[in-house]
Amino acid sequence: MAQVRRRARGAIAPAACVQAIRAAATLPYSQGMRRERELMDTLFNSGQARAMQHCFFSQRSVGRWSTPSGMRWDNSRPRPVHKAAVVGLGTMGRGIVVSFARAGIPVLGVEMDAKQLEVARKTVTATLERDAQRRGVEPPLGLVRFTVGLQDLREVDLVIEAVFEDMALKKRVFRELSSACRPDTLLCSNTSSLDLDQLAATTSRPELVVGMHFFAPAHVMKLLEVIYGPRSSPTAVATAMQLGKRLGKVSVAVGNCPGFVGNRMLKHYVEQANFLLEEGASPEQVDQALEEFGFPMGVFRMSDLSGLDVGWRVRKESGLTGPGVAPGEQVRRRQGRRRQAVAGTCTTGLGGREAKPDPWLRSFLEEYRSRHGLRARTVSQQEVLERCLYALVNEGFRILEDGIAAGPEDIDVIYVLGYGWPPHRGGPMFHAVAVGLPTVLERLEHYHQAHPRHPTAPAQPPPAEAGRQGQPAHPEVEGDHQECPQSALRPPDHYHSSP
Ligand SMILES: CCCCCCCCCCCCC[C@H](O)CC(=O)SCCNC(=O)CCNC(=O)[C@H](O)C(C)(C)COP(=O)(O)OP(=O)(O)OC[C@H]1O[C@@H](n2cnc3c(N)ncnc32)[C@H](O)[C@@H]1OP(=O)(O)O
Ligand SMILES: NC(=O)c1ccc[n+]([C@@H]2O[C@H](COP(=O)([O-])OP(=O)(O)OC[C@H]3O[C@@H](n4cnc5c(N)ncnc54)[C@H](O)[C@@H]3O)[C@@H](O)[C@H]2O)c1
Repeated sequence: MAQVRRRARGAIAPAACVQAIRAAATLPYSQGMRRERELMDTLFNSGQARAMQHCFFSQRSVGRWSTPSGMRWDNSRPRPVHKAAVVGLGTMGRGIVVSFARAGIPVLGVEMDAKQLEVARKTVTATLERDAQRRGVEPPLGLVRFTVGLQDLREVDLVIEAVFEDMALKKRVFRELSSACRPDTLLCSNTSSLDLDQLAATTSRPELVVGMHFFAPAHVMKLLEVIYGPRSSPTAVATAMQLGKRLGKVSVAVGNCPGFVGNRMLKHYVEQANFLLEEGASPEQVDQALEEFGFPMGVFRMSDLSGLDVGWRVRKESGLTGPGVAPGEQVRRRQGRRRQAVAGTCTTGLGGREAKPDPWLRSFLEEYRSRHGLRARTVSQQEVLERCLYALVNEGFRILEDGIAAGPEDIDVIYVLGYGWPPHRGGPMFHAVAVGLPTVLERLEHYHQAHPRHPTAPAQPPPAEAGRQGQPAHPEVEGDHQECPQSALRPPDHYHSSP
């Protein structure tokens, strides 16, 4: 039971299953049945059941996508994708190649660095073999080809670019793709945060450029954010949405702004976690609070595995690095500790798959605090959760106000399937409603007073009818998400408020 509870991370159903089986095995038949019924009643009437139903229906509702400009799932026709290419075979590119091969789609993996290509070939092959063995099928190795350079791209219907997060590099790659590919080839980017419209502008077919944002590890995580720019055509959006489904993902269409939906919210979550380090918390304490809430890994373990350099590149491209910015920047500089491939490493001193406290980081933080005149104080688990999660939720409301996500369900699907938000808590927007919006508002205001860098709270009373664009809050689950507060703040600048 202890093992089940640990793995369930706060979900009550797995423990109830064990209790029911125990009752069946140890009690007379009728008593065992009665016990099972009682447990089922408890589960059916729990908030967790409502949260899971919300996840279920939300995942279905995001397939009926629409955009503020009128593109919709039922008026846009996807194109077939017979063959694809992935450019850049690092952490993400390899996982994307695996996803294509597993879905039975021939894929060409393209690198500029021959050594990286060899590492990618080995990793992709090993992953496909392991996966096929588990499923008792032949590994689809014949569907994957690898090459250095862009010379073989005329045969592909769609390309996904996954090179470093660097706008100048990505623009160059898109320019090259534009001449290397057929004029009708869709050009997609796996960028975490960059402006799709700028990439589209470097090509001969801006209408065929969309974001296809996969989540790490790309062959495991079920989410695909499909980002439409102001010039993306309905065909391009529909093709990316449908392709996501073929790859076994749930696709969510979102607008173009820095960080889109997921990372735009994540920025505030990461930022609070870093401020908590400055104020006296340790990375393992922050992670533990988030893991007890139900995340498979806390923010620092997740950043270690995704690659601290990726987070740093994202922040650098957004102008979020340099003096006066929380200690992530200096942490990154620690020699030999820049990404998961180096030592399985970093902020929490991950040794292999186990997270261990890192003595270097502890003394770094002490020195950092004393250099900046910061006195360490005790930070409670409640404060970690409220500051990290409500800052994230708050940005979710701004995103809704901006029309970047079609509705709160879209945000919840993104967080549950892309970032491991515990499904029994429904997603951030569902959770805020479950906690009570007045409570969330009060806590945001409290932390804003105490720590002026905490984002200002949403303040306006929510419109009762809020739901996805042009649809009521999903009708299958009564009472869900009838309420969404609007931010009193001016939303931060974003690329296009009405793409
Ligand atoms: C203005 C805008 C600015 C924006 C600023 C934002 C700043 C932050 C920027 C972040 C960087 C960009 C992020 C990116 O764009 C979006 C993301 O992808 S965020 C990452 C989301 N992913 C997760 O949160 C995954 C969390 N992990 C899990 O849910 C589980 O681990 C799992 C993947 C479901 C697997 O669980 P299990 O089956 O129990 O197995 P393990 O836990 O042992 O892991 C298996 C295997 O997967 C590897 N792995 C796990 N997580 C990651 C990860 N995040 N990245 C890479 N790899 C990961 C793990 O190492 C294991 O590998 P193996 O040992 O088998 O080789
Ligand atoms: N790591 C993550 O968690 C994550 C998640 C989602 C999205 N992303 C985004 O995906 C992209 C790639 O990230 P990553 O973590 O896989 O990076 P990475 O550093 O692991 O890999 C990038 C790869 O691109 C290759 N490359 C660079 N220039 C190239 C070129 N001109 N042609 C071909 N290959 C080239 C490099 O050799 C390297 O192998 C970035 O835009 C990143 O923001 C990353």
